[in-house]
Order: sequence, then structure tokens, then C-alpha cells
Amino acid sequence: MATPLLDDPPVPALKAQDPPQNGTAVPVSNVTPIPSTTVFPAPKETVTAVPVPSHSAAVTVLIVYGANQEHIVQLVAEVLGKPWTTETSLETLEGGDAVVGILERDLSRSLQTAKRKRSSLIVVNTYCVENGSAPDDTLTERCDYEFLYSRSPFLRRDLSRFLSLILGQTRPHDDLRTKTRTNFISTTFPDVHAALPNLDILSVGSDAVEIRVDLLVEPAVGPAAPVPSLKYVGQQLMLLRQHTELPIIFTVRCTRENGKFPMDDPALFYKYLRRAIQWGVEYIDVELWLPEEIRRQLAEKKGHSVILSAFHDFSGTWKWTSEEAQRIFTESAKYADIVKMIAMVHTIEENYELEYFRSTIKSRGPGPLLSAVNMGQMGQLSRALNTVFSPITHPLLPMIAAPGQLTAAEINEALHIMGQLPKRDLYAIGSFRSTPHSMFMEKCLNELGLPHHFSSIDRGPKGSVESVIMQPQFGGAYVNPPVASTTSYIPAVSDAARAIGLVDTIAMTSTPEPLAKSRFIGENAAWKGIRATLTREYVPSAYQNRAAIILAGSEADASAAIFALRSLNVGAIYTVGFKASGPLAAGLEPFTSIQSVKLVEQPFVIVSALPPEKSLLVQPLLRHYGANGRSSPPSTCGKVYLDLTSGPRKGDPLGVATGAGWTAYGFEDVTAWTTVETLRLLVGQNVPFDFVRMASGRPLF
Ligand SMILES: O=C1C[C@@](O)(C(=O)O)C[C@@H](O)[C@@H]1O
Repeated sequence: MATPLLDDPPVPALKAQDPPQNGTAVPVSNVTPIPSTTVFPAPKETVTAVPVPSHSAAVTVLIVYGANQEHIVQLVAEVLGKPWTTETSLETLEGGDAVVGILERDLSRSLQTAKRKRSSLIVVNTYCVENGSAPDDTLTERCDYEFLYSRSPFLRRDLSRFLSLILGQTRPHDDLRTKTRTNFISTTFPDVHAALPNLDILSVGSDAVEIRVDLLVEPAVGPAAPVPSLKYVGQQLMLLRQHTELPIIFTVRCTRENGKFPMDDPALFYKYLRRAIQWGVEYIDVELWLPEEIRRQLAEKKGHSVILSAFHDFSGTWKWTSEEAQRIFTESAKYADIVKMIAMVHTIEENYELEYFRSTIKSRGPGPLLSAVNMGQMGQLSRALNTVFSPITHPLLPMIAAPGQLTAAEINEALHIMGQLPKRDLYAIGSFRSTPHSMFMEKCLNELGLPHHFSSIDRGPKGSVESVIMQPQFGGAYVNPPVASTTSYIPAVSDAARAIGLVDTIAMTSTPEPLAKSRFIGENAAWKGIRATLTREYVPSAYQNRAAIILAGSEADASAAIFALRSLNVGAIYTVGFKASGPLAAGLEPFTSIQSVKLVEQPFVIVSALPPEKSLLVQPLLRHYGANGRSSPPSTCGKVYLDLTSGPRKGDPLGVATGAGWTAYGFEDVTAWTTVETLRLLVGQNVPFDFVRMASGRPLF
């Protein structure tokens, strides 16, 4: 980290009840200073680890902002659901679970005299890049993180994603590391603008997007610079992040490994990669040839970013069976969460050798994941067999990032031919024949090169679904409307589906028979769609201990929302229109009369799952609890309205909510997120939200 802003206070200014940092933050005194080495001119910094607060830790987020940019402090506070204030000096800084803004120039002045440091303080430099300028390097280096922004419709969403990551509240890698197969698309654009029109389709089948920083070409008036400036890279990254919800992999590839970054100055790599951590990038690619001091420092300061170590061998003489291969893995594993090893090969046998190498690494037991593929046409087999972060390309990219790269569809086709991905019959089971939604599903299967067959069937008379499920080719289904989780023909259900009481997806289990209790498991995708919608513009902890109101015609209509809200640790949940008795009923408080409305504190979130003909009943509540000022202190009234009513409705609850200052989301958003989850469950592939939303237009499907 940067020069410490403040030393530990002699008398803590934080509240006495502040919880410790859950063991994750490294106290400054525990960090060994990095010795200078002759190989690598160590970056001129005092070494401290980036504070890694736990989900619920009370942290003060210090927002450094530029002149006339105070609104960003308020926005951060809203997204975090915390109170905010501004200070003109660090000396007077009170601790506590709050957002504090400080003008850039006040901070600089204050730094000359400030002497204290708190580990529960996170310092975020914010900078509006609209006029093409860049933040002051020295200031950035003194902060823990930096948020670059422009006033676009994506600002709030981008901010929420950034804050969720740096505070460790969303950990995309936790999901991805357990997925059976993961891919990332290696974009090769000199300018991210060129990628934007096709980004949705480009990233179908990808779990992450790689930005090849070394391939970016900064527009230059004079002779082209050898590397794109940090200013340009920051703007490009911001642009990419605004246009994809997928995690980003930040790669600076050197000339020896098929990239463009010169290798004479390792400190330059450090500077870019360190900055990527400060920008809250999810994955950082750190090349193994870099001096150990650099790799170690990056690992120490990675915060919640994940480190992919990268090693490429282009010699054509690489041997996966050599001791060198084992040594490279061991060395890479020292500072990495994922070890990437890639070699140019000329024979098919070298793919078998790689598979053997993979098995030896697996047999070592716990350790970083291995992502290993061969380059060149002969190495393509290994690209299909690798399951961890396989680099993929797409016909719409200007060039492939490495020889022999395949598309997601080509990998799936290859797996199918090799018998690794048998054709399955997938179904939409419901009270309909063919819907635009199932046509969309078919389109996704095509785009992904999957061999499966998709059809829509009516739920029909009793017993008809069972007969479909029992067929040997049956490979999964989504069920709309959902069925009870106790349905006899679904012998195993997930914990979420059991608690919610409903199954909307029947997915194949990954455990092979006869070990698995059943070939299939009943899942609930809807609650994940609801949670993803709720956390798009607010970090998860913004919901913690806040009141919620749910309106619905029945408990079944409300249960996925209750489960999603509970996963966000909301406080009291008040119910209107139904009485709950299922597994989620405990702690729900029914609204019985108009008196209840008076008693309830300001709710942070209202969800309506009312039937269409009753949909307007939520409007008086939306008006009553409408935003009464978004300023702070003392109030932190960011409020979310989620409308789960589908079909032709009475009134305009979304319009009323927006007019009354709520952040409002409709059924279409939730359905799109739910579709993303359904596809993950059914075919194990990622189809990004933006693609689903784009393909569906409005109304959805
Ligand atoms: O490391 C890798 C893998 C890669 O080199 C490949 O072989 O596909 C492509 C690069 O963009 C990426 O950073």
C-alpha cells in the first residue's frame, strides 16, 4: 500500500463495539518491509497490506474527492447504506461505520501534519475522468483504492460493484472456483470502444473478460508511446467495467510471452498491476518471470483481487514431464490463487503429457487451481480438456490472443465429439406450448455450440411430467410456474429450494451415479435473480438490519423474495396480503391495519409480488414511504422497490416508485437474472445478463 495516511490512534476514535477485522486485515506492524534488491528497483513505498474488512466490519470509508465533486461522497454513502459527512482535516476524523468525504486538496494539506493510522479506515481516491484528465499519481499511491468514474447511467452500478469487491462483500471467485468449467474471453482490442457494440455476444460462454493492457494502443499525436499510459488504461478499464457484469482479468503481457510490454523495467509491471488492484479489478495476471519481490508485494497487497500467475513457453521444447514443469508450478503457487502454465507444442502426445501433469498437480492436494493449455494447432485438444479458466476467443475479435485458441462453441463441440458432453433433452415445463423464452434458450444452446435439444411441454395431466423426467435422455428442465419442493418425482432438492418451498429448475447432479441420491436435483433460481437485482446498485451490507415490506397474494409468491432478503441479513420483514406458515415464516410480521404502517420504521426495501389485478395496492405505501431526502447526516434513505408482478397490471407502481424517489426494478430485470442462473444450472455455462436483457428487449421474451 501507499505511505500510511494515519498511524494507529493512541486512543481509538472508533466506537468501542467495533468488531475486529476478522483476522483478514494485516496490521501494519506485522508486515515485513521489502528489502531492496539489485534486480528490481523496489517501488518507493512503505509496505502495508490493503485492509481487508469483513462483510460486517465497521469501517470508515474515506472518500477523497475533487473540487465540485461532493456528490460522489453522497453516492458512495447511498450505495453502502451508511451515513456520510465531510471533513477538512484528518486530525478531526471520527471513526465508526460511516462514509467521510475529504477534498483532495484538504487531504494533501492534512497529510503534511497527520500522524495517525487506523486499520479500519479505507481510503478511496475518486476521480471524474470526464475532461480527459487523470488523477495525481502521488495522491493515488497514498490511497488504498481508486475509483475512476464518468457521469454515465452506469455510474451507480459500477460504483456498487467496485465497493462490493474492495470490501469483500461479493467474491466472484468463490463461485467460479467451484464451477465445473470456467472460460475467459481474451479481448485483443486496441481500444475498448470497438468492443462495446458486440461485448454482449462476445462474452456468451465466458465467466470473465480479459483486458490485454499490453495490446491497448493509445491515440497519439506524435510518435506512438511504447506502452499505453496509466491514464489511458484506467479510462479503458472503466469503460469495460461499465459494459460488462463479468469479472475482469487485467493482463500486462511481456514481449517474450507474446505480448507487447517491454521487459527491461519490471517496476513498470508492478506499477500497472498495483494500480489494477487499487481499481478493484477482480483478477490480476502476474507473470512468473517478474522478480520475486514484485510478485510477493502484489500478493501482499492484493486485497480482494485474485492473482493468476502466468507462465508461457514458446520454445517448442517444453516438456510437461520434466522436473522443470513441477518446479514452475511450485514457484508460481507461492503467490498465486490460480497457476496458469502455457506451452507451445508440436505433437498430439504433448497433450497427453499435459493431462498427466495435471493429474500430478491434483494429487498434491489443496493448493492453487491449475489452468494449463498448449498452444499451436496440435495443442487444441488441451484447450478442450482444461477446465479452469480456459482462454477463449470469438470470431468478432480483431485477432486471436494466442496460437490455437478456440471459441466457447468449438470447445463444447470438441467435448461433445469426444463423448465428454453427451446430447441431452432439455425442457421448459409449464402451462404453455412454445414461448419466446424457450426460443431464447434454444438460441443460447446454438450460440454455445451445445448439442442439446430443447422443447416446451405442457404440465398436462397428473403423471405426465414424471414420464418425461424418467426418460434416459432427460437432461434438465425449468418449470414455470414452479412446483412444490415436496413434489414426489423430484427426490432431491437444494437447501434453498427446500426453504423456499418451490422448485423452478430441475438440474442434473454433478455427482455420478450410483453415489448421487438422484440423477437430478430440484433447484430454485428465482431467489438468486432477486438477490442479483437487489445488489446491482447497493452493496449487500446496505440491507443489513434494515426493514423490508413484502406484499403478495400468497406465501408461495413471496417466498423466493423472503429468502433473498434474508440472505442479505435484512432486519424485520413486514408482510401484506398473506399469512406465512412455511419454513420461512418465523420472524415475519404481518401488517394488520393502517396502524401498522404508522409503527414501522422507514423501510429500506419494498417488494411487491401481488397478482396483476391487485398491483396498484402497493402505490399508497410507495408514496407514504417515499424518499424524504437523500441527505446525510442524519438519514440514509436509499430505498429499493422491486416489482415482481408479471402480466397486465393495474396502476403504475414502478412509475409511482420512481417518482417518489425509489430505486425501482421490474419483473424483467429479475427474470433476466433468473435466466442467467437457470442456464448455469441447466448447462453449466455463463450467458451474461446483458446478453439476456439485450436478446429479450422489452418486455422480456
Ligand atoms: O495467458 C493467456 C493465455 C493465452 O496466452 C492463450 O494461450 O490462450 C492468451 C492470453 O491472452 C492469456 O493472457
